[in-house]
Amino acid sequence: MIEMKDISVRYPGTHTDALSEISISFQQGEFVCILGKSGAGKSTFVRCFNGLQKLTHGEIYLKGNPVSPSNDEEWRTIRRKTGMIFQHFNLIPRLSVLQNVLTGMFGYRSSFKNLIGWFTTQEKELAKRVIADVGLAAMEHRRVENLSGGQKQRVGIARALVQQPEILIGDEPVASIDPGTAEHIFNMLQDIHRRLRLLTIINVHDIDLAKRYATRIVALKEGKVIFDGHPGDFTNEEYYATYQS
Ligand SMILES: Nc1ncnc2c1ncn2[C@@H]1O[C@H](COP(=O)(O)OP(=O)(O)OP(=O)(O)O)[C@@H](O)[C@H]1O
Repeated sequence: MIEMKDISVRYPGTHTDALSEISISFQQGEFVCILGKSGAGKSTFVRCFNGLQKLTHGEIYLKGNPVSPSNDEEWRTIRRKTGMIFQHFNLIPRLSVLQNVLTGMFGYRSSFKNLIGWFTTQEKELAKRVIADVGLAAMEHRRVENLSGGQKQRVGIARALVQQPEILIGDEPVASIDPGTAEHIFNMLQDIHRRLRLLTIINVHDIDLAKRYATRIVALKEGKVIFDGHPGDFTNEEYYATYQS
């Protein structure tokens, strides 16, 4: 579904690659957890999927077609089909759950409609449906600033789902959440993944969660892939190779 060929990223003003010559592909229906210690390149990597991160070198193919790095229109279309959830939720605190979820539709609409905040009945119905899917139907009109961390992340997931994505990306979505709630969020992501067969790619620090929920683990170290395989094959040896200096 998505293939990366020899991709590298080097941030301006730095002397080493944040991602170095990675070639890898992902198929629809996979639930992939990306592991690696701090600075390994996990965030940089997942941001390459929707063009939030530009490549210094290499190519990305989507469904067999090359995506031109400079074609902003093409990347906008890809971003519309790529839902993203974030560690710090990236919600608008003073707006309600429903309003925040509706912002997920901005990629599809004219900037004029976005500016006046006008949504069709169908758009609102879809937003309400995904809010119900993440178990927040009773809180639709509550301001997001009054929700717990776990509830905020469920709003983040609903906002991604309202885009009707083909790929769901999580950049450390449970790093700011307590372990019990993190488990709950992963359960929810697994349900969504099974129901919608989305390609799901999640950065996570918790190896136990990765091993229990992922269908595939990719471990990064210093911008390179050092493990790519079944969670059952991510042994203690792989663990030390990934996390020791
Ligand atoms: N905007 C930036 N400018 C310069 N260097 C950057 C920038 N963003 C990231 N880096 C560097 O790129 C490398 C990879 O960073 P990245 O954030 O992708 O790692 P990570 O594995 O997600 O880390 P963490 O788990 O701490 O979030 C690190 O060396 C980091 O310092």
